Amino acid sequence: MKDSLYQKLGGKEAIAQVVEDFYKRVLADEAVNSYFLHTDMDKQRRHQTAFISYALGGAVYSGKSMAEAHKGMNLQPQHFGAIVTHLKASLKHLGVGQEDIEQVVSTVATLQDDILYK
Ligand code: HEM
Repeated sequence: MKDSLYQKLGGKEAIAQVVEDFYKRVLADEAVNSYFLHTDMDKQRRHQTAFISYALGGAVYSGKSMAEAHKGMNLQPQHFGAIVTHLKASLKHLGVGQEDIEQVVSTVATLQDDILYK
């Protein structure tokens, strides 16, 4: 079986770096940062770690379903798009190759229906 990108990029250490970078981008973006205004930091970190680990195919996620986690937010395609853009930028910034980035994006795209309009 093909190694996950998670392993390829260096596991936990790499995740921590991507999370840090992604977090800064999301909170600096007025298109999405208001969603996180009332989010506590632990939750914030969990969100990002789960998000990145999932995106990199490294972790089995056993928390709330995506529909449940985003219930009541009525997220729109532009919010999802913004998040994906930041994820791509963080991966690129940390030296991940274009092909691998595309793989991550297609993985994340499969979650869209579970997350939008809830
Ligand atoms: C593939 C895309 C996404 C994944 C995998 C994902 C993952 C998650 C997870 C695992 C949680 C639950 C955290 C917890 O309760 O412990 C969560 C909550 C949340 N997500 Fe996402 N998310 C995605 C997209 C988005 C988008 C597009 C937005 C908004 C721009 C967003 C905003 C939030 C917010 C505000 C919470 C709740 C935080 C709180 O309870 O205060 N997420 N997400």
